[in-house]
Amino acid sequence: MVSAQPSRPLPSAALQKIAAQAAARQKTAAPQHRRQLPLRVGTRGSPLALWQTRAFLTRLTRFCPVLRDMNAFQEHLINTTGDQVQNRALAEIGGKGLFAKEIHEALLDGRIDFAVHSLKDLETTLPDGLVLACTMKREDARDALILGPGLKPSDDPMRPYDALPHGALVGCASVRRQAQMLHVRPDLRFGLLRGNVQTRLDKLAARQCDATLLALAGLRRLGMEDRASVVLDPAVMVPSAGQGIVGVTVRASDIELRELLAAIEDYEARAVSTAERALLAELDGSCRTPIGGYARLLNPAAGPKGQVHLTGLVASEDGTFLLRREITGAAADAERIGRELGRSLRRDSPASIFTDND
Ligand SMILES: NCc1[nH]cc(CCC(=O)O)c1CC(=O)O
Repeated sequence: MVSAQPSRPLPSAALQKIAAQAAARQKTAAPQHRRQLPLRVGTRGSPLALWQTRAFLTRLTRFCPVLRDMNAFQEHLINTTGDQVQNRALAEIGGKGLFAKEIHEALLDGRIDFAVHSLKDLETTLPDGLVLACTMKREDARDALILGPGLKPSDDPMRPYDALPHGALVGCASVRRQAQMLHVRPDLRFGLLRGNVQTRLDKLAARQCDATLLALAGLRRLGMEDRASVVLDPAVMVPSAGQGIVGVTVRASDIELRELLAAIEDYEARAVSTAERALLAELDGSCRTPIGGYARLLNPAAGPKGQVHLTGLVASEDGTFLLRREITGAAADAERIGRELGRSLRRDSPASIFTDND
């Protein structure tokens, strides 16, 4: 967990500059054109988004306690299109980007200085003028199966869906999760179950469906990990690109803040998310395409000299087609590795999967 990171001094000239300016500003009544404090951080207002934002700010202030002492940050809660649409499949109205559009606009307009996102909800190509400045240490990337009242987990972790009776209704809005489940259990039925994590769990408890799937990362961050009936092995359910990683965006022109954020980023999260997002960028033909991407470093201590292993998956929504491939290469080449696997998956999948047919 992020907050468990040991603190060490930050070797960033940028941070020292911000701190020095802030200290000077406290002394002089009328600061000149200095960078304004507080730094304004944009976030969605869901409990998970707020948790992630605070974890990020905690990490930042561990490097420079003076920022905490001077209340250097101000949260700006931003209501996004994705938050407003509760009853339609997200993919139908534009998929990724819906959780970030208003946040990007606030950054570009200068209403906020940086923004904290769940990386899996962030589109692979950011608007001009914005950059992904920091990726935080990954929380568990796996998905969790949550069974409704009365259902018992299966004994075989590689056959988790055995827990579900024939024709069971799974509340799930993710085409990636749906396709992978239908591939092994075509009898299952799927219904929309949107809303934040707590809302979905409440609906499950109220027997509106028999089971649901959620990212373990979200459950853990909200202190609800015990609600996971089964944690799905990535061999059973390939996670979504970026799942479990928090990313921070800033204006490309804000060199000072970019330098500060780069100094606290997690190399491993950067490398694996680069591979996963490159795979996704290569495949993203239609937002209704079930796509999975999951990378890990084979020898994290070796940093850029190590190797990255990437699993990619493409499927049809109904699960009748499913293709899964793996690739290993230099961690320093994560982008190229991701692109290469993406191209290979695309080449050997039916073209109809990548075209919007509505
Ligand atoms: N699409 C919603 C979303 N975005 C990020 C997370 C979980 C946290 C993460 O993956 O970092 C979730 C909920 C879920 O899929 O269960």
